[in-house]
Amino acid sequence: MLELRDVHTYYGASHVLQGVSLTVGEGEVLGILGRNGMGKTTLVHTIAGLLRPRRGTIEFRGRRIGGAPAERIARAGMALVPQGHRIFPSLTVKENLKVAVRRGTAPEPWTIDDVVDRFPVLGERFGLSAGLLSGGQQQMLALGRALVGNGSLVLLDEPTEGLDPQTVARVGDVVDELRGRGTSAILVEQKVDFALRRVDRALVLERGHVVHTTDKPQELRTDTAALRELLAVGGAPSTAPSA
Ligand SMILES: Nc1ncnc2c1ncn2[C@@H]1O[C@H](COP(=O)(O)OP(=O)(O)OP(=O)(O)O)[C@@H](O)[C@H]1O
Repeated sequence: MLELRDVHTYYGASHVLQGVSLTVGEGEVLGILGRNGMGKTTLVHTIAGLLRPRRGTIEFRGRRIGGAPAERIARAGMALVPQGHRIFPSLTVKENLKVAVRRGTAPEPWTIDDVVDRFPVLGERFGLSAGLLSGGQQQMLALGRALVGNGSLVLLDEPTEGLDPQTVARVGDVVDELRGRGTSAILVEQKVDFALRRVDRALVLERGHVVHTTDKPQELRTDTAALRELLAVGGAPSTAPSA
C-alpha cells in the first residue's frame, strides 16, 4: 500500500526527517509515536505531498509519489486528517462534507449519513457555518471529511487532540471501524495508550529517525520501562488507559 525508503525532508537548512523507511500494508493501521517536535507531522505531510522530500522514495499503491502534488496524491486515494482540524469555515457543515465526497478506492465506502450517525452533533449543526463549530466539533468534521473521501489510506494526525473523553472514545470507534472495513491508516498520536490499543504496528520517531518499531503494540502498551525510555512517559496522563 505505502512504502517509504530512506526519506529525508528539510525546512530550508533544517534537516528534519533523516532517512525514514516504513511500510503500511493493505488494511493495516500503523501508529506513529514520538515526543513533541520529533518529526511526526513532517512525516505525515511528506507522505501527503504537502512537503517535498529532498531524498528517498515514496510509493503508494505501486506508484512513485515522492514529490507529487498533494491533489494528485489525494486523487490516488490518500486522505489526510490534518492536525488542527482544517475545514472550510465559511461553508456549512453539510457543504464541507459534500465537497469532500469521493467514490474513491476505500474497500467499503463511507457516506455522509455514516459520518452523521457516528457524530450526531454534526447532523444537528448541518446548516451552520463550520467556523462557528467548537474546536472539537471541527475536528469531528475534519475526520468526517476524510472518511467520505473514501481513500484507501487515511492519515490521521493527532485526531483526538483537544477532544473531551467522550469524543475521544467516538474517534477511537471510528479508527476501529476503519480497520474493520479494511482501510489502511496511519495514526499519529500523543495518547500512547489510545494508539497502541488499536494499531497493528507502531513506530517511534526521535529527531527524524525511526528508533523503534513493533508489531506487538499490545506488549509495548504494558511495558512501562520501554515506554519511559522511548517516549519519556510512564505514569503521565497520556499513558493512562483510555477508551
Ligand atoms: N514550517 C516549519 N519550518 C521550520 N521548522 C519546522 C516547521 N515545522 C516544524 N518544524 C520543526 O521540525 C521539527 C519537527 O516538527 P513536527 O511538527 O514534524 O514534529 P511533531 O513530532 O509532529 O511534533 P508535535 O507533536 O508537536 O506536532 C521541529 O523541530 C519543528 O520545530
